[in-house]
Amino acid sequence: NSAHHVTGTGRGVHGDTKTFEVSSYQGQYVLWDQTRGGGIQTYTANNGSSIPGYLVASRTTTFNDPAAVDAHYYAAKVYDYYKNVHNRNSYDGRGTSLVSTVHYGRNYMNAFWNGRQMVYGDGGSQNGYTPFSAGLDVIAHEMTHGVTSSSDASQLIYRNQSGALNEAISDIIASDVDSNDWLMGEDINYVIRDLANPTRYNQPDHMSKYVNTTQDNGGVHINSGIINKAAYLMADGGSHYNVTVQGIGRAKMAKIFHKANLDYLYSNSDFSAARSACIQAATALYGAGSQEVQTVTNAFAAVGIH
Ligand SMILES: Cc1cc(C(=O)NCC(F)(F)F)no1
Ligand SMILES: [Zn+2]
Repeated sequence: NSAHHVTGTGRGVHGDTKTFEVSSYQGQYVLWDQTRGGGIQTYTANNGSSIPGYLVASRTTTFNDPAAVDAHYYAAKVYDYYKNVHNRNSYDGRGTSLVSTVHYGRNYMNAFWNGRQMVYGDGGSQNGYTPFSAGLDVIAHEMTHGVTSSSDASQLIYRNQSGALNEAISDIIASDVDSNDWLMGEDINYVIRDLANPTRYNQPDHMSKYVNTTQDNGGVHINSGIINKAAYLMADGGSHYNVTVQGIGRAKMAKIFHKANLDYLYSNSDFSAARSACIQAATALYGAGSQEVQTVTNAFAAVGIH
């Protein structure tokens, strides 16, 4: 009812004024958007580590916590992306409420999906103390972990090749949501990956450079570069290791990866299974023998996956 559709406002981390949906609650206003699915709720951990923490509240409809403003605003944007582009209601497709917690820990230089919700640190000296919720690509990356983990088709065990695939899918969908570059982290002063040029941030861009390591769950944030490069080539095209790919655009590339994630990948899928899944998804979406199927095949070949 009308008491629920209250418009809140506040400045984000970069000083930009944003408006978003809030609710009146116990004589205050809270960051609870009741207009999207089962709701979007934004909490603060007050720099502790217990989550979700406290629902962010204000005595007026103006909110003075920039990290919370961005987390709440970008969660709505990513909700709308999944609903409008992929016809998916929240991360699980069943409208389960989207929960975020900001100000997690002290000088915490990361963000994560804990299996139920998104969590953001405030950043640290390496990124000018920029809270991680200031990046649309970060929110999209984390929510997509929720999509992957809730998909009965994939889950994608978080280690080795299935884990790198899990990571790549989060970066790939994030690049479609935050679609004016191929970088991860540019809005939090902390560019950590480049899907167009993975080697710029010490990631491999071909199977011949796959990194076998025990670090980072078998290099899930390292070897994701190989799949990220394939996705970039599918979208924008190009020649890579003497293989030429005809681009089909970012939107179609994202449709293929999302459908592969939901319908054709399984918990222990490796990179070769990702190639098959994307070919099957492209075939279902665009037809056998389509340019899209050819592009998918060539993009994986270009990064050494056959
Ligand atoms: C190394 C390493 C990279 C990440 C990472 O990707 N975090 C998610 C992001 F959205 F903040 F980027 N975590 O550890
Ligand atoms: Zn991740």
